[in-house]
Amino acid sequence: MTGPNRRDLLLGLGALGAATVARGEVAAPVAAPAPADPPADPPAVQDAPRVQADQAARRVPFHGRHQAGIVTPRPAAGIVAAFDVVAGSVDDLERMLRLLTERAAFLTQGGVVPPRDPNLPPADSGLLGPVIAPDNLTITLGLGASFFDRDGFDALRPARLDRMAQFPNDALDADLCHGDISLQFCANLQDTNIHALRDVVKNLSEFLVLRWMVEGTVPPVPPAPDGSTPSARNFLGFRDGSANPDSNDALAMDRIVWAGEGEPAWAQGGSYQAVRIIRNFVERWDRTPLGEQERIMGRVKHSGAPLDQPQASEHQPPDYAADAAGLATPMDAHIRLANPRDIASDQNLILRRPFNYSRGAVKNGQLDQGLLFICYQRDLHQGFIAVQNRLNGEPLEEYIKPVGGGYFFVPPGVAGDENGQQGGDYLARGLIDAARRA
Ligand SMILES: C=CC1=C(C)c2cc3[nH]c(cc4nc(cc5[nH]c(cc1n2)c(C)c5CCC(=O)O)C(CCC(=O)O)=C4C)c(C)c3C=C
Ligand SMILES: [Fe+2]
Repeated sequence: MTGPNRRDLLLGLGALGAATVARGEVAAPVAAPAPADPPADPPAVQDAPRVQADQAARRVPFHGRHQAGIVTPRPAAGIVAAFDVVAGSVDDLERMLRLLTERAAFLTQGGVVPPRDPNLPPADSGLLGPVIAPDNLTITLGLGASFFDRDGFDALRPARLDRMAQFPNDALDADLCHGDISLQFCANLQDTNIHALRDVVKNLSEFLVLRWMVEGTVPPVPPAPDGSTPSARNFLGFRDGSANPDSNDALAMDRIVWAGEGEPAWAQGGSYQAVRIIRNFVERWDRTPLGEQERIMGRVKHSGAPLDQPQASEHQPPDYAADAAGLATPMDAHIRLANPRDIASDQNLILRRPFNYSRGAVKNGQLDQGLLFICYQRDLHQGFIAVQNRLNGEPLEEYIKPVGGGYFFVPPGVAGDENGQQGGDYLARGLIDAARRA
């Protein structure tokens, strides 16, 4: 391991951060700087709100077998943007994917914005200043079913990828659905995501037309007294994530998240992404009695505990065998329908990675808030579609309305290290190579 490179020094990562990245881990924060002397002047209106420097310097490795942004920890802010691709030929698609890889590698790892002739537009929007801090940014590419409608790609379509169809409770807005590609941006700060989105929109304008985008956040929570981190709350006020599979369990992720058998060779190590924009009728929910809310969800609101063990932690699994009549957890409670925890439903596990969204108000004076639901699975039909089919007709539907989203296939990751792509690898290269051979 050589010493920290120029970028690390500029970002304040130093030797500790650089070594952590080299091990392929999420970068540890640099040692906390010595407490600064109190500012000469007290904070004032014109001062920027302070962020912790170590948070901004954290980076998620871009390269690896799988794309980042799926099993890597979920930071506080996310955006899903869907685009239509105007590139036609395989050569154009390759140029697009190479450029996207280059931009994503730079933006997620951070660095100095190159200077430009002032007579030209600047190289960067400038939103983050002259040095781009990684800020835990991940950019995850997904390919929609329509991407494979182009000549030469149909035979290479992921085996379980379909265009999202309407479920009974959906009121899908065509302007918020589908797309040739999806880009999921996740970072500590939403400004980091917006900066990255602006960079992609500008640098790939020759290839991509924005179709829709939704911004979301997750409220950060302090650690529990035992040092564990509780699940974040959604906009219905419940802890969301308690029963998610453990994303640090590589064997579980191989079984639940990563595509393998039955898929074309280029798709091995990828994952299916289901995105749903689900509006919450929060005014109605806030007028619903607490007990009813808890029976609808199947969990204690303040703690997240399962209803059959209300004093337990949110991570305690409910015991449905001991509650076969649904006296503690109603048979139509959200969590019981989503995962009845029997042998069959063990095939339908998914990894959820949602964000809360707030998009102002709608014309009748109600708040436009909800869940930017995102989940990953190795098989779209066994995963999201099977779970959603079980949820159809659930009591929660009185309070929610899915209005958009889409299904995408996330190709495997890009080989390389912090010095760049290995052998010129780029996102979805396996697919492009296969299309040329076909
Ligand atoms: C089709 C998949 C799912 C959709 C769509 C969905 C929407 C949705 N969920 C909540 C709130 C909660 N969901 C919880 C658990 C949970 N939800 C799903 C699936 C979908 N949810 C699953 C598979 C599970 C886990 C069930 C289990 O294994 O026990 C919970 C409980 C806490 C938790 O485990 O996360 C809450 C709360 C909302 C508000 C919503 C749509 C707006
Ligand atoms: Fe749920």
